[in-house]
Amino acid sequence: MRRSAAPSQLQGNSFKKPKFMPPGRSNPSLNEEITKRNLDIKLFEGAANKNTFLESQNDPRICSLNRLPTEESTREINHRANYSGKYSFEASALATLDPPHTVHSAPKEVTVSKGQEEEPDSLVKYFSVVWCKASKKKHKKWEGDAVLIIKGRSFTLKNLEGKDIGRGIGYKFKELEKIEEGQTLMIGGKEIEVMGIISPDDFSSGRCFQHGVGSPAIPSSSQASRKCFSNPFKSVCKPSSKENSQNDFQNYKPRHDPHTPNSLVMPRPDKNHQWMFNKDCFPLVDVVIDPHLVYHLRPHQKEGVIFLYECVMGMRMNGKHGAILADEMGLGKTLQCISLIWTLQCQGPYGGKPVIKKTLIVTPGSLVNNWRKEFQKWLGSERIKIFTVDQDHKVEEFVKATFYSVLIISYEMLLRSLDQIKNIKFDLLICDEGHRLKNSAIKTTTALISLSCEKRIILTGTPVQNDLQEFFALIDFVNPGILGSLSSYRKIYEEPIILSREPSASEEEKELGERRATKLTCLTGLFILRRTQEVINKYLPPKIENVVFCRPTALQIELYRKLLNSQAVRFCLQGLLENSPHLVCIGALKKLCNHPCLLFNSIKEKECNSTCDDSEERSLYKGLLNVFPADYNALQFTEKESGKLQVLLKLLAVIHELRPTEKVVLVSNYTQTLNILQEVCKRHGYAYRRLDGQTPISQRQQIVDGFNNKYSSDFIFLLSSKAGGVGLNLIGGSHLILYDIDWNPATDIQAMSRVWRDGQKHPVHIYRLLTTGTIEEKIYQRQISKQGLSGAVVDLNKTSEHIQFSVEELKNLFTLHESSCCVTHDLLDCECTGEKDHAGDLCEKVTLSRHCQLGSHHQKSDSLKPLSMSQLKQWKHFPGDHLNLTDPFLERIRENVSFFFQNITNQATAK
Ligand SMILES: Nc1ncnc2c1ncn2[C@@H]1O[C@H](COP(=O)(O)OP(=O)(O)OP(=O)(O)O)[C@@H](O)[C@H]1O
Ligand SMILES: [Mg+2]
Repeated sequence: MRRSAAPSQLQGNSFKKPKFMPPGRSNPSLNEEITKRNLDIKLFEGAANKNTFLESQNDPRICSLNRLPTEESTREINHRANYSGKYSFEASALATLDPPHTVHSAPKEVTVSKGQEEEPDSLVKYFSVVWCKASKKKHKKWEGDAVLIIKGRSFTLKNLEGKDIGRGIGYKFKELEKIEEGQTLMIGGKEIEVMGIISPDDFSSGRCFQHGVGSPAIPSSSQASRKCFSNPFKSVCKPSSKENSQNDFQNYKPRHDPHTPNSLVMPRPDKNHQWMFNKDCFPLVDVVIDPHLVYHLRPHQKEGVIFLYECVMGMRMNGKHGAILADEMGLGKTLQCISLIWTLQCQGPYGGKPVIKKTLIVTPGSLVNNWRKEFQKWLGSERIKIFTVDQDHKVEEFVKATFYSVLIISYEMLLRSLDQIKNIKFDLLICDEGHRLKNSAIKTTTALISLSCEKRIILTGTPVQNDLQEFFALIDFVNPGILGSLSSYRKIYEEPIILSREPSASEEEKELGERRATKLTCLTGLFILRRTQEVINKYLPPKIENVVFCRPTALQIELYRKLLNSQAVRFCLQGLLENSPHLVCIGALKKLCNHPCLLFNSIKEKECNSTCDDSEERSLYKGLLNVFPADYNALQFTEKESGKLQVLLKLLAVIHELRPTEKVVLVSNYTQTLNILQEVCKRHGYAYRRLDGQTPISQRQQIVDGFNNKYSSDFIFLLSSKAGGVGLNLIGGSHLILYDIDWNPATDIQAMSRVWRDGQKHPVHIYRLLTTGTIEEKIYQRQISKQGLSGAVVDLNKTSEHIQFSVEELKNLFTLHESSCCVTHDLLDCECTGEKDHAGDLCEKVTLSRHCQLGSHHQKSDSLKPLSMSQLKQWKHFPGDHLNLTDPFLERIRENVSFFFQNITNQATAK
């Protein structure tokens, strides 16, 4: 918030001095103090150099709660907090130094140097200042806080949003060098008063720009100090007689016994929190998670529940109640939230009073019923009353029947019922798959922002730091204002960080970007939690992943050659890319790889509905029909026409034979391909269920449940990954076949995570089918090469239409490699000849850097991130005709396969 006069004085700026005086006014009687203060500053600088608290405060490596104030400084904080209602972390650190009051001399014009000065350009100093336009008026009105940067003989003035508001060069070095705290001076047409010195560290970390943001709270009390806290304010705030009677300690027992060996007790709020939130002086009561839930919670989930509790209670950052739980897919974010809701709904630290009454859960439509099921799974149907909104159950019902405490609604329905929702007081808001809120301009985000609930949780399985703008939107949603305005965030964090990543960045820019990134991570790290799949690996069965390179059939090869020789492809390669004809060409090649009948259908369709603007497409298909047999009927397609379909059928047959009780999830990105696969199921008598974009939301959970039910006779689950893959649990299946490949690795990863997750009982087999030498291999290579990863890694909405291709890339895409048994292997630079079984060092996998704009050192390894070329090289790999194929499933399909890659996770227990 901007104030008209001396903003820093009012906003808890850590560099402020205690007393404000208007510009130009001096107080000669305090002259002695000037000298004393200067001395003090020197002493303080000396002390800071000697590894004092200040130094550790500024150490970028220390960014955890561990570096929060010591007992002593905590006392200081509490003292301040008692007066101001809030405190600044940095301010408290400096407060102990308590510099004496300042004296202001008349403003002095700093002059521009005329002659050549010989002083070094290395002088760099930073000051916090207030400024106003230069004028002769007696009573000045300061216009704002700013940061003054003196560098050699030049200066820059930046406002607290990081924007330059003044610059000047060629000043007298001696005058700039002398600038010190308390001084008022005229510089570049502005009058400024120097309010404090900013250390280089505070500048480079960006801390000097923060104003009015939440500050980390004091660490929660340890187990050791879990003795009942006798309220220090009891005598100060006298409760009413009614409250007095309530204050009978006997009545304030924890809901569950905190002393049983496996109890999970929430950290107690610190004194500051109590001061803020326990105004009625209730005694402290331990908040204990229901033992029924604790029994099921995995260790990482227990940590997660504590994390969420601390965040929403405002115990991690004063005044901020939001959290982002970004655990990788399948780590049980739902259960962690359910545990939190159930706890807060029944308990609270102050007199045991429940913290929340009503919770709103917003989730993709396909997961509304999954949430209901999870509530039922973990809490039964008696403990908590859940209301799910659908066509037949409207929000009004929830309002009327007061016993419901949780409302689950899809994002789409939320928009439709926003007016009613706004009238309900929700105490906790959970946004599942909340990555969609990364754009603050879209309707869903603005609708959710408009809800007044301050305890907000985003759940997402995808990393949130890949794009700094999206990162801001998510952070600002859960903890509004924590990073300041968007424009200041851009100046202070985004621009320096992005600039530092440019190859042309100077050392100085690199260092600044690095420090700002560290600061940003520290600041936001308090309320973002991400754990990777590894934490539950030990609870999961083995996962056997295979990349299967299927030989194309003669028909496919002939059609492929024709397509590549078409006029449309030639135009693309000449760079004539208007109207994006390359997309049509790519589409045709992909269809052909799935099955020639799909291409046949497209050609026929074009013949029937030809318009004048699709000349490219017609030129692409020219002469193709002649390649098909004269009596070809797409409805009577056979597996003999498609290499992948041959492999698929053999694979289904061998699974059915060797594992009659196990089920298969069969994934494609295309409805037409799913139609073919469905037809195959029918022909072979395989019982199946299907979920794609057309499946009504109300039926989805039923379909999933039916498949997961161990008594169901289903063998196959046909899934359109893009349409409904996100968040689904398909643990009824233990074999997953990716029939085609998407440009975006995230789509495939999403699909694969549906089966290898908590609750899975069988070893999981994953098969990725690719047609050898074709565009499918190229897409795969793009997925695992750097180019494919950049930017698009986690965005399910990104398709080939968003990808720019150079003519060179198109040449590569439009090449058929007929003689190679695996182009991908050829590119790996692998020392094996591809003729023998080659198993690299399987134990030690190379870690791939995630493309996170916050930089590589801020990342933890993500196990569900796309594979890299170098990782693939470590996989076991062998040609289809390899002699010793021990895997019975691969053995059965080898005839149609030119090459395999295989990797086993959790091998110890693999069967
Ligand atoms: N402690 C547990 N014990 C057994 N099963 C669990 C446990 N926690 C979660 N599960 C099960 O694991 C599956 C995955 O959980 P959940 O759907 O919450 O994952 P998620 O983190 O939301 O993943 P996604 O990002 O894919 O949505 C569910 O079937 C859930 O019931
Ligand atoms: Mg989920």
